[in-house]
Amino acid sequence: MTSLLKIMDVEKNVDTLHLGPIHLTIEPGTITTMVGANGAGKSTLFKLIMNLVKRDTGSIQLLDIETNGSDESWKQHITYQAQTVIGWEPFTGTKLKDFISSLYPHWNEALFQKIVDLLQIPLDERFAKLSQGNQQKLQLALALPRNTPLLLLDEPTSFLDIPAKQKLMNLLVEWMEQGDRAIFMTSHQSADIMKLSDYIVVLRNGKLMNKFEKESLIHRHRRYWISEQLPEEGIPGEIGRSTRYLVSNAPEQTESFLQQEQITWTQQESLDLEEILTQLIERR
Ligand SMILES: Nc1ncnc2c1ncn2[C@@H]1O[C@H](COP(=O)(O)OP(=O)(O)OP(=O)(O)O)[C@@H](O)[C@H]1O
Repeated sequence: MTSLLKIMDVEKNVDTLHLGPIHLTIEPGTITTMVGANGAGKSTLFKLIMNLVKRDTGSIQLLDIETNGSDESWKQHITYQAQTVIGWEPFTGTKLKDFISSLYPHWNEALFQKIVDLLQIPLDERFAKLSQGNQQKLQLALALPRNTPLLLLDEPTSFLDIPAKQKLMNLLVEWMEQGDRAIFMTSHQSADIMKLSDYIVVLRNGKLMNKFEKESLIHRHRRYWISEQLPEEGIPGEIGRSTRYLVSNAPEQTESFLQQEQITWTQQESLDLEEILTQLIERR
């Protein structure tokens, strides 16, 4: 399968942060969420993809076209929703829609109207006058109908109310069903990540960790409740413990060790995604 996006050996120094080297591909039909601590470099990576920030080294290709070359046709194939937009303040939603829709040949007017109705977005107010949540709703209403193969969303739900979040989840799932397309997003909201993501990538101190398949990530993180004393040295798979439990990211190895040492567990359970992400983001 041809990748929509290929990021290869990309590095960038921003102030004290050294981002990279980053290797990542995004395939059609997938939703990938990038998680990481504040300041880890997630928004910077999106700006590098869009060539809004110049990379120091490496290659970024959208549909095999370098995003820093003279051929700018790749811009037709990607929609980027930044955390904050600049320049929209004086315009109403209607004016912004007229302008943006004229730039995208596959603009879906019916989808725009559907999102406006569903999220009750006021179109005749100037952008600057809208609440942060309504600004974010309008950004989404102006993003999805562009119908580009790749959608880059930087924290798309951070200001949305609870019903709007739910409606957006459904809209994104419907959007994905319409063809060979992909979403690459960042989020700090575990519920969104849980509902939407096929893959999770973790950015830690500028380094991109493995690309994890969400279901297998959940499957392989388990907590064992143990009433006996645990040996002091590390147990295979151990990534955390308290006096009453042990947390593992390799359950088969952990269980075989515990059985071998004749240590019994009273109960075991999956970790929820928020605990798993905390482990991944903070692991030293
Ligand atoms: N406009 C800027 N001027 C100077 N430094 C910047 C700027 N934007 C980002 N940086 C630097 O890049 C680092 C990464 O910032 P970035 O916004 O990419 O992080 P992030 O992972 O998206 O964080 P958050 O989760 O808080 O949105 C920051 O810690 C800062 O040092």
